[in-house]
Amino acid sequence: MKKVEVLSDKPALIERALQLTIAKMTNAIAERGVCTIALSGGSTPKPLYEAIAAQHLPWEKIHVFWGDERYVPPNHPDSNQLMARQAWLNRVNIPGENIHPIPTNEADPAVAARKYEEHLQAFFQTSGDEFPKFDIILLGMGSDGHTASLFPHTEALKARGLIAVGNKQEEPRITFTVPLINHARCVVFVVAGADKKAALAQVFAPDADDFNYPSRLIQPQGELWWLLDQSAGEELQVSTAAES
Ligand SMILES: O=C(O)[C@H](O)[C@@H](O)[C@H](O)[C@H](O)COP(=O)(O)O
Repeated sequence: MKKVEVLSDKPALIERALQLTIAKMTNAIAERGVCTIALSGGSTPKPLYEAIAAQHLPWEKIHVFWGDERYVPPNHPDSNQLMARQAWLNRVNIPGENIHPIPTNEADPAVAARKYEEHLQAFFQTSGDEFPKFDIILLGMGSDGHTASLFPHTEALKARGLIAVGNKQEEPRITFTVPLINHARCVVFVVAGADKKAALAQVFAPDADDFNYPSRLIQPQGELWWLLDQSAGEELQVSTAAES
């Protein structure tokens, strides 16, 4: 199930993303007593995380993970963990053990990736080639069509495990893999800005190179939502009727 919504501006986009995220979190808790959510990084979601922090939710039932992380210390200005803690997690009464940051303190990023994979398998009680099912995975999209840290024409796009080492030019990243994202119950892209328009056109094109526009690879078994602001999604308006 894929739904595309174009909102009038960034504040409306964030409000809609908040509404959808809260609904999915509440539903997960009602159905299974717990919600597992993986966060995207970058700049777009910061106001969304600030808005979530203002909600009254059963924080003890919510477990927060990251869909990708820059390979920097947790107090580095580029850290996705730092951004989410400052915008949201430090502002609510969520137990420390409910926050599951990606480790970035190993000399070898591949070791960190393996450790996070083991952490996920232990938390979700999965093993071997089973994939954990996240309730919600929030994603952004870069102007090159990347998502998480799945960059065009990188090895991470072919990874078949849970967690891979991504690369933005020479900069290592730790990222969810395509299959892990695609096993989620609900994936929500939140994309804003005219600089994303060209890549969106390619991602939504009937045929384009998936490895050139990695967001095309995100085809979850569960729900797929694309929430766009006008400046990013206006040219898609014609074809943004909800698709079955
Ligand atoms: O670590 C990251 O940077 C993100 O996870 C990345 O995938 C981000 O979502 C896109 O690059 C969009 O970033 P903006 O929201 O800043 O445009």
